[in-house]
Amino acid sequence: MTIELNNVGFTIGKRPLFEAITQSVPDGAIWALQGSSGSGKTTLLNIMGLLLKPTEGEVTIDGRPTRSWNDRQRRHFWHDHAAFIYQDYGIIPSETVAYNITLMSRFADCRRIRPQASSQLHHIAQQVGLDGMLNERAGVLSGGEKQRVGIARALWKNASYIFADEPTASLDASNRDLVTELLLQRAQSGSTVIAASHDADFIHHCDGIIDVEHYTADDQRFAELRQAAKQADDFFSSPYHSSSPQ
Ligand SMILES: Nc1ncnc2c1ncn2[C@@H]1O[C@H](COP(=O)(O)OP(=O)(O)OP(=O)(O)O)[C@@H](O)[C@H]1O
Repeated sequence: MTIELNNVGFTIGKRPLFEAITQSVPDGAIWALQGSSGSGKTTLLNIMGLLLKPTEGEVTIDGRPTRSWNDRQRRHFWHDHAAFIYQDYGIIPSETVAYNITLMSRFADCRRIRPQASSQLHHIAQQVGLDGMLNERAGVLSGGEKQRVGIARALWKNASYIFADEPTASLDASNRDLVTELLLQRAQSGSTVIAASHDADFIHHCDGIIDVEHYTADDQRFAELRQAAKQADDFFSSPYHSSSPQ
């Protein structure tokens, strides 16, 4: 399933955040939304996941324009086709890890999971290194463990689209590699993965990038970014930096 952005822009009050983004993310691809903090990655991710309507332009899902979709159509998309990985993990602290992982599933009662689903749950928990923690209360986990609960929940759902906000942000190097690999595998098996990220290693593995700063609509912001880029250039071309160590 392809997701397309046609001239998408977003304005907050009178402040344009970004404008005129036209991109197509093909089936089974993994794409990164990159840009500095505050550039609009999460906003664009939410627009692509139909959680937020763009103020300009159109998001097309599998050839179908979504601007005029009603709540029922959007709910159908979220329920049947999408999984979300949230920057703040989106867990219920008072519930177990198992409950949190299976929360968004089709099972009406997540506390009584069918046997085949139970083995799938153990498999996914094992993949993210949480197998021994399924009965722990999610609220007591570390930040990185909570993040892996969020990843496991998205994997459990087996969705056509995975929308991930900074999926590797709270992880150490080995877990970053693990989560990157799991998301790559999901893309290889046909899911379209879109992730807002600052993680250069993760971005390096992606099939495509939308650099949100490239579409920033604010002149003041352009000036700040140009100034930062010039300072970085000056630093790296300075005689001290380019001279060999004595
Ligand atoms: N509903 C809103 N009302 C007002 N301002 C908003 C709203 N949503 C986003 N913003 C502002 O838009 C800007 C972009 O926010 P966003 O969270 O998309 O950035 P980001 O690139 O994901 O940042 P980070 O990397 O720090 O998570 C921020 O300045 C934020 O305060």
